[in-house]
Amino acid sequence: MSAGGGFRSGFACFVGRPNAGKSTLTNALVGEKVAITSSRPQTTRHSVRGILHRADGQLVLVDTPGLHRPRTLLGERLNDVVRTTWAEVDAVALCIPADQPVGPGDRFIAGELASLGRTPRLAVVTKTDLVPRDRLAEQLVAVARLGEESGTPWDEVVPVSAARGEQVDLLADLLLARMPEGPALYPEGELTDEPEAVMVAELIREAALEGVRDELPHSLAVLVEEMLPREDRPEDRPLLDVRADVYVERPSQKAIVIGKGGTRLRDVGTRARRQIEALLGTQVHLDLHVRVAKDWQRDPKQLRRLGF
Ligand SMILES: Nc1nc2c(ncn2[C@@H]2O[C@H](COP(=O)(O)OP(=O)(O)OP(=O)(O)O)[C@@H](O)[C@H]2O)c(=O)[nH]1
Repeated sequence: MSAGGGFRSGFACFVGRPNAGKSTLTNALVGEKVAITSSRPQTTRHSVRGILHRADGQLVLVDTPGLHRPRTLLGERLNDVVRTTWAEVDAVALCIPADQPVGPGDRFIAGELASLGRTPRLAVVTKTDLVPRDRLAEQLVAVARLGEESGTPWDEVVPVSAARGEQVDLLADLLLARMPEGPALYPEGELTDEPEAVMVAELIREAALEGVRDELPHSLAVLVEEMLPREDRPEDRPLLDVRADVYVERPSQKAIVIGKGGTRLRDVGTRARRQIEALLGTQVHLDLHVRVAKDWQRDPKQLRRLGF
């Protein structure tokens, strides 16, 4: 795909409303679960990167949190992270689900993207498996129009289904073609440069949010305090001790996370442990504590401690 046949490498990021399918698409491109997916919005708080290695180039994918109207210090920080990421990448792709009308959220992001200058901008219509062909055609027209209305037409409009793996390779080709010529940025085999502790914390957070129907997402954070191999274990059966704190804002939320008689927290621990074991390929002993960090969303010191 690269003009002149040279190796290309660079950074691309997916943006879009919560639940647009960014994490799933990152996984489909990279071929392994590195970003955290969930049917609940705004689970991707950290810039989780997946790296696509090919014979003709290397694409480093940055998965950003959703951009939204800031109401708290946390919201502002998240938006700053998004903008900083945009300024540093070689291409940005706005993801819009095929089964949702183009809305004010998409217009807001498209408008912000129009101010990026020369950074290539693509639009990806995701989840194409969810709609019939005629609706998909209408959505492609609406998305193209969104680009024109924002002042800068898209460089490409690409329909994909990450769930079915349809058009995922084409998207990789189109992104890679826009990367600058240059050597690989990361050694082969490296899928993500997120510290393991952050990924482990995300898995615990995902498990803790599962099935909680109220407004917990923005009030819940996880901090991994310790990850240590257990001593005195046979070499072929290592065990990793993981100690983590689940932070909530209020005692009432603590009660929700723990559940009656602690049953819910036990389930969360079991689910998270299985995921961590799958991620790290080792047996894990998970020690979870729920703590109330009052108004942590507004306290810069707490935010830093939690990785923001
Ligand atoms: N049918 C179908 N569902 C998809 C596809 N891609 C993503 N989904 C589903 O859409 C939901 C949201 O996907 P995510 O990848 O977590 O979305 P996201 O944009 O990363 O969401 P945030 O982390 O909240 O920003 C999940 O339930 C996915 O399983 C797809 O190609 N087809």
